[in-house]
Amino acid sequence: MRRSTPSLPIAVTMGEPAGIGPDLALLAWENSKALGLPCFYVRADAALLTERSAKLGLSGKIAAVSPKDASAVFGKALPVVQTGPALPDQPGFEREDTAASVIASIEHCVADVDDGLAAAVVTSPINKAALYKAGFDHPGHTEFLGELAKQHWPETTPHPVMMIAGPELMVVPVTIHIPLKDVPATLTSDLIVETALTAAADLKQRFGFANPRLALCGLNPHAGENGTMGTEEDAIIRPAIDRLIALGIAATGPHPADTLFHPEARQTYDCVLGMYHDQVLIPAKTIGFDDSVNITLGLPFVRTSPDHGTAYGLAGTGNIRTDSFAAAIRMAHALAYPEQL
Ligand SMILES: NC(=O)C1=CN([C@@H]2O[C@H](COP(=O)(O)OP(=O)(O)OC[C@H]3O[C@@H](n4cnc5c(N)ncnc54)[C@H](O)[C@@H]3O)[C@@H](O)[C@H]2O)C=CC1
Ligand SMILES: NCC(=O)COP(=O)(O)O
Repeated sequence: MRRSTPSLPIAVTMGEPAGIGPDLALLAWENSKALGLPCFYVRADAALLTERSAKLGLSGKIAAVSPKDASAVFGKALPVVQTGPALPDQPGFEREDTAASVIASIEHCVADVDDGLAAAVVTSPINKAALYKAGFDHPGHTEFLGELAKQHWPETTPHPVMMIAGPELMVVPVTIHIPLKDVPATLTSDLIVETALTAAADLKQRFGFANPRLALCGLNPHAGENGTMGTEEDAIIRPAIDRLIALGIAATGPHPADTLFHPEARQTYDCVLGMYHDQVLIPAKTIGFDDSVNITLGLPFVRTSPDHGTAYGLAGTGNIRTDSFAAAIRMAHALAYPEQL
């Protein structure tokens, strides 16, 4: 008889403590059975979570544990692995002095995966501007996790790529958190090819697409209108697509982005590569804000996150949706344990 090894828990990061991260963890644990969630633990401050739980009127227990004890307590209490000092619970109030704990939580969760204590990392939303002010020199989790991956798995060559995946649409931005004015100078054929190859490889290996169809957006209106509205399509994007096709990738484009997201167009591809953040995150969040998941492709470990941010105004109110966070936890487990599907 084949014995199945018990699953490791999912490590959830603290995220911005004044945002809805604590609420998400508490509410998701409270409803874990209905949401179909596997075991997870949060690396955060247990006292803050206890205070937030009271604000939300929840009666569930919180247990301070080590990662290896999380599975044993998950049925009775939300497992919290104390990370960083005690923090006052001030929902909605941005603070810079919590940045070190926010960063430490991400670092420790990745280390937990490397140490065989956790199956995957789910990140709670961070306030990027607050972390930058405190000296964080990565645009976001995506790039930071790429750096951590190099440290923990030096034999690998991580190329972190952001994908927002929902039931109806999957998108990848080629450039991510940079000012719009810097996009044309940042876009290169090499960057597009590298991003598309990473996306195609993970869509095959992790998501089961035999030969994923990638639709690449143009940068300019009407994909440049034959060079009359911009030249990046002919100079940069089309040569990248030609290289991808020569490598056997089912790549098409450059497509005018404005007509790429209506229902009929969505049947013609598996994933859209956009040239800048909002080009593809606006359609992805408009179509699937509640159930889309942010996944970092190109890493030697699994990382997912909800598709939304800190939602400061809703922290401590209980008036939030946990769908995307729950989907992130379920997807992290499914990607870490594909054989259990
Ligand atoms: N993965 C991450 O760490 C992400 C972090 N952020 C950060 O979040 C901060 C706020 O960014 P915003 O652009 O305002 O985006 P946001 O996603 O926090 O909020 C946008 C709107 O959606 C609502 N909302 C967000 N999550 C919700 C939920 N679970 N249930 C109900 N309503 C929800 C908010 O109340 C707001 O009206 C920024 O500092 C940004 O850097 C933003 C996106 C992802
Ligand atoms: N707009 C998406 C976002 O901000 C998430 O970025 P990351 O922190 O996952 O790199």
